[in-house]
Amino acid sequence: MRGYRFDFRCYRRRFLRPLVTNHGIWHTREGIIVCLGGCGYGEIAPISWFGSETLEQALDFCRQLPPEVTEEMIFSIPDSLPACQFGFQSALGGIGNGENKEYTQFLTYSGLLQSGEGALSQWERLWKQGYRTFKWKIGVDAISNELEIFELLTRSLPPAAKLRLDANGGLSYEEAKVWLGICDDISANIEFLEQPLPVSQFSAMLELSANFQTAIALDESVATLQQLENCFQQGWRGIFVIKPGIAGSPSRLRQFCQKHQIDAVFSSVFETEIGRQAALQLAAELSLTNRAVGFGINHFLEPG
Ligand SMILES: O=C(O)CCC(=O)C1=CC=C[C@@H](O)[C@@H]1C(=O)O
Ligand SMILES: [Mg+2]
Repeated sequence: MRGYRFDFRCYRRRFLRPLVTNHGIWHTREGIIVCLGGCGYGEIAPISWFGSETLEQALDFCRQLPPEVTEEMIFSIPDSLPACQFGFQSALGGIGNGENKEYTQFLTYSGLLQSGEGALSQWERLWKQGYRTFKWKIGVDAISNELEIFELLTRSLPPAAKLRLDANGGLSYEEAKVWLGICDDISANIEFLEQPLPVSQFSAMLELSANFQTAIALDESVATLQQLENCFQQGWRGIFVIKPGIAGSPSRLRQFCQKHQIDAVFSSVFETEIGRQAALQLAAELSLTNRAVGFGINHFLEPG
């Protein structure tokens, strides 16, 4: 079995503006760049609060590897290390496939708006840059405040704009019904409400998806391949947000998406260009709809 010389290095990139979500405030993105055979690059960018391994666990895994790794070792990385599975398989895929698949030209991108009222002054700059889909974080402030801002935002967005709401599991069942009811009633194009409830409330989200017009997208609930398969088996046929960087093995992700023809929205883990290219390649290959991918150029991260 052929072995590849293996090197790795850590990186840290500060968010220009800390990312505020229901999970908390995220100041710095840390990750690992792996290199195989001196030419195949991949990225390990965990999000442990989404269910992937921690950065420390990924580093421990890298440190215990020998100087040469084989394909057999890469394809036997355990499911408890999904970001490592993605990083090493991407690096393997990067060896020898010199062709730069022209795939991203067919993708459209969603621009991430900061939570709170900052979104009101931010969306127009992104619109001028060509974004037509925007994602706004909710479940951060009191619902009354966020509904007020939502009213102003949906009245100022052009009719051609699509708006996604992402609660990161931060709403109560009652609040989720309020948001979905308002989204159903307004004329603005609300593409979906992402992860309204915590991962533990799958049945309630399944019920909400049957009772409202506005689509619901699962994100944290389907963060890893195991969770993705589990929610599909339990009957989810709504939208699946897929973060390739933490989902796990790209080859198994490809098999799942091709087998089940799911409605997928591909999303960033705020990775560097190395992880981004590998993730966008999967997005272009596996997207069945023309939903914008959540890989808008990061206004959050220092150039990396
Ligand atoms: O999906 C997007 O539009 C951009 C990426 C994004 O929103 C996220 C990336 C990583 C962690 C989360 O804070 C957040 C999300 O919940 O989707
Ligand atoms: Mg999300």
